[in-house]
Formats: sequence, structure tokens, C-alpha cells
Amino acid sequence: MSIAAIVSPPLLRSLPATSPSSFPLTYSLKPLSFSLQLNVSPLRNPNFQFTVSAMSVTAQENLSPTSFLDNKETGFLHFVKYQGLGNDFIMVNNLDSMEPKVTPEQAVKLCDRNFGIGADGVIFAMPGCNGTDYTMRIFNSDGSEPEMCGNGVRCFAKFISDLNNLNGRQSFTVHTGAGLIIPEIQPDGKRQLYRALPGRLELEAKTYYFNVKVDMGEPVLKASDIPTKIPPNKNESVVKAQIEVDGVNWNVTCVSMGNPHCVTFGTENQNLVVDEINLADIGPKFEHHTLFPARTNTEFVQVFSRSHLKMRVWERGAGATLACGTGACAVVVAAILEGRSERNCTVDLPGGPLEIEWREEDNHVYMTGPAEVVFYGSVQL
Ligand SMILES: N[C@@H](CCC[C@H](N)C(=O)O)C(=O)O
Repeated sequence: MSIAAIVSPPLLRSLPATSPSSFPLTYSLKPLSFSLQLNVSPLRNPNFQFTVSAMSVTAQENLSPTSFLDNKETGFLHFVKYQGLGNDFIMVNNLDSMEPKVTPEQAVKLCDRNFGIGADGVIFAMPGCNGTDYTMRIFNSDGSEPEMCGNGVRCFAKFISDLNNLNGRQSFTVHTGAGLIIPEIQPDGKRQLYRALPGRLELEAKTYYFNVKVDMGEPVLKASDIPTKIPPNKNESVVKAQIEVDGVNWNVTCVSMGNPHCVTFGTENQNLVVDEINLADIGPKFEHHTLFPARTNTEFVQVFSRSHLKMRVWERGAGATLACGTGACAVVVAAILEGRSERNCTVDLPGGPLEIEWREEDNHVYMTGPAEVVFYGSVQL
């Protein structure tokens, strides 16, 4: 018999780095005796030396991380939780089927932070289609299915490279609802963040490992394709147009990165100070505004310099999150269209920074940032 368990690696952080790559540890917790299978690689966490692959109440089973995820016990989901700047996802190995192993209703329960695993979404790694190596699908924490997820695709790339030995290949192709996306695993580039405080920049203690760069494709600017009902004011697109939300006139630029984004730098009277925004109040009013027939993600942005922006996001289907990769891409596109920034920017999000480039030569947007394993476990569906 086995039981569902989620075990967090920080508990095991003190184990020595020289330990073998996979070994059992037995706990006696009356009345049951537990066997944990500890693993270092390939599903390793760069921050922790160990992850825990399984927990059972019988004698120790010889599980490796990959066999753990291959486990086909009916009624159980074996998953790995990843995060990209605190935007967190339950990753599911769905490589044997084009049918998601989790329904939208189950995704809502699994994402619940009190009664479930807790996440902003569930991501499925599926077989490739249309000539691509893989397919990525995602359910938001409300069960809706977006076309694309920027932080999610970085986590997806790490998941695939941990799951499948890519034989030295660093890059592969992913089919998404937003079309072809190409992530590339990079050497773990260490970055330090300068957090912008009123009138000064302060060096943050935390180090970020910028290990995945993603070709996010071309932004879509045509209003009807985003989709938004705001009348186009620049060619077919919506750039610094005024809309009324909650009795206030906001200036907005609309961009799709496969999924819809409404970017605002302020109201008709005032540039934003993003820490002052009441996100939980204003976010849903943008998300469900009649001008956005497919709802919208909304980014509230402050400009520090022509290459340094700060944003907070209210995500469609997930609410306030610590980061949004497609949102950061949309923000830089909007900042350039409004003449506020250069083509290469650092975008600070509550969970940390992303580097975004909207390249003139190919019109593609490139996003670079971290993706890390949090833990893995199983849960009864
Ligand atoms: N957090 C994601 C975006 C996830 C999808 C979004 N909530 C939507 O419904 O479009 C990102 O990092 O891009």
C-alpha cells in the first residue's frame, strides 16, 4: 500500500553533498514506518542537494526519480512542482498521451493553497505535434486553459531536460496554443538583483540563476486578434488608448503573446507607483471588463529608466501572482510602442527579475530567467 505524500527538501538540506545519487532512508513514526527514497539527479534542485521521490508505508521500494514519475498507480498523480520567480506549477509527465491526466476541475483542487498542493497552474508535458519535439498545455488555477505561459515554459524546459536525457542538446521545440516556442537551457548564469526603492537602488541578498532563455515568438498587436474591443488608434493596434475602469480613465496598450495582456503605465493624470496599487480590487475589474471578450491579464508598470521597469500583475484565471513571463514580454513591447524604453530591459516582478528583449531583426521577443524544482510527490486524484 502506498500513501500520497509531499515532502519538502529543505528538511533534508543538511545532508552531505557527497552522498550517493539515490538511497533509502527509513523513518519510524508510530504506528507506521515510512521509507523515503532520496535522489540527487537528474531531478535535482540547484538550491537543495536532495529531493524526495516517494514515501511508502511498506518496505522500501527502489524508486528512481524517473521511475517515480512513471508510476502508473490508478487514482494517483505523480508530479514535480516547479517555480519560476515564484510563479509555481504542478508539472505532469503526460508524454504518453495527448489527453491531460488531470481535468480542469481536478486542477482547481490541486492548485488550492489550503486544500491542495498549491500552485498557479498545472502544466502537461505532452508528445510533440506539427513537427515539434513536445507539446505544452496548461490549466490556470481556476481551471481555464490559456494559450501560453512564459514562466511555465521555462519550468517545462527544465522538467524536460531533467526527465529526458537530451544528449547534450540545449534547445528544443514546443508546440503551444500560442504556436511554436523555443526554450534553450543555459549555463546557470548567476544574477544579483537591484531592487528599486524611492530614489535609490538596493542590492538584494538573493541570487537568481538565469538558466533558461526562451524565444517567445512575435507579439500580436492587431486589436481583434488580442482580442480587445477597444477601437484601434495606431494602425490596427491599441497604443496608449484611454479606457474607463472603476470610474477612472486609464491609459492602456494591448499586446498578445499568444495570450491577452492589457498594459498600463498610469491614468490620464498620473504615472503609476506600482506598490500603491490595490491589485485585488482593480485587477478583477480589468480581467472581466467587457472590452476584453476573452478576459485579460493586466500589468501595472512603473518606469525607472529606459532599460529598467517594474511591474505587478493580475493574471486571468490566477489572480495576483509573483511573476508572469508573457506579461513581462508584453510590458516591454508596450513600453517600446509608447516610446518609454529600449529594446533590452530588466523587468522587476514581485518574485524577481526577468530579462526581456524585443529584437528588431526578427520581431521576436526573448525572455531569460530562472526555473527551479521545488519538490516532487504524489497525490490522490
Ligand atoms: N503566468 C504565466 C501566464 C499564465 C496564463 C495566464 N494566466 C492567462 O490566462 O493568459 C506566464 O508566466 O506567462
